[in-house]
Amino acid sequence: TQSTRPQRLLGAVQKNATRGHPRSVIQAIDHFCRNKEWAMNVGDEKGCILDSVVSEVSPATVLELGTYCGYSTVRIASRLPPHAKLITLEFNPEFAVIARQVIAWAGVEDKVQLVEGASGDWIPRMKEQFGVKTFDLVFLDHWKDRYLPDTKLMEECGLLRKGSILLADNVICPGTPDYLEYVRNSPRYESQYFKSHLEYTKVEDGLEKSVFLG
Ligand SMILES: Cn1cnc(CNC(=O)c2cc(-c3ccc(F)cc3)cc(O)c2O)c1
Ligand SMILES: [Mg+2]
Repeated sequence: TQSTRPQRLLGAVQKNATRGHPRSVIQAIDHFCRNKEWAMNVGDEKGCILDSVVSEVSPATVLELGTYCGYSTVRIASRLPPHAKLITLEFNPEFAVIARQVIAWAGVEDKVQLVEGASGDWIPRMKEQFGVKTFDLVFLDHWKDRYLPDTKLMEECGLLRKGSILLADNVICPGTPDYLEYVRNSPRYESQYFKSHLEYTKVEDGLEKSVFLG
């Protein structure tokens, strides 16, 4: 039977990366996506911007919306301070199966809780289910039409505190126009655009960093 692209990406990690070395896992995925098959990881260029935001925020609690194969999960988890926790939500069970193995290969599974299901269902249950009070950092990288409703839901559920950072991928390509309009015009956010490129291409894309002002 035919393998899927996520399965082939995992194969490249297991073949070319060293267990327990997150950087080698990231390099193996980037090499695979640049030279073999494009895949929708945040990638190395936008990944460096993600790294700098994670290092600057040094978050104790992180929420990632959209795990896919776990590339950004590994990037973030490998830069978290000790005892910090990353909860990552993935709707697609096939992606989740691959991501768990990529996360384990990188050796960051102790910092990561991968939850399968819809963000709209899980966000209201974060506090009771995972003992989370608020998130210091949220990385939005799931369905682009869910960025805005899920952001409003996080506000309503009290999951954001003064100073919480939202970092959103793909605000240009594929684009999240309603989300951008909201965070750039709402008095409750201070937003900044980091111009970059769509992973592994020359197409413009970027990350939007928005600070929740409370
Ligand atoms: C099915 N699915 C499960 N999760 C998701 C959420 N992610 C995306 O949709 C996504 C899409 C693209 C992209 C795709 C085609 C294209 F031509 C240009 C860009 C890039 C990304 O970085 C993304 O995060 C989709
Ligand atoms: Mg993306």
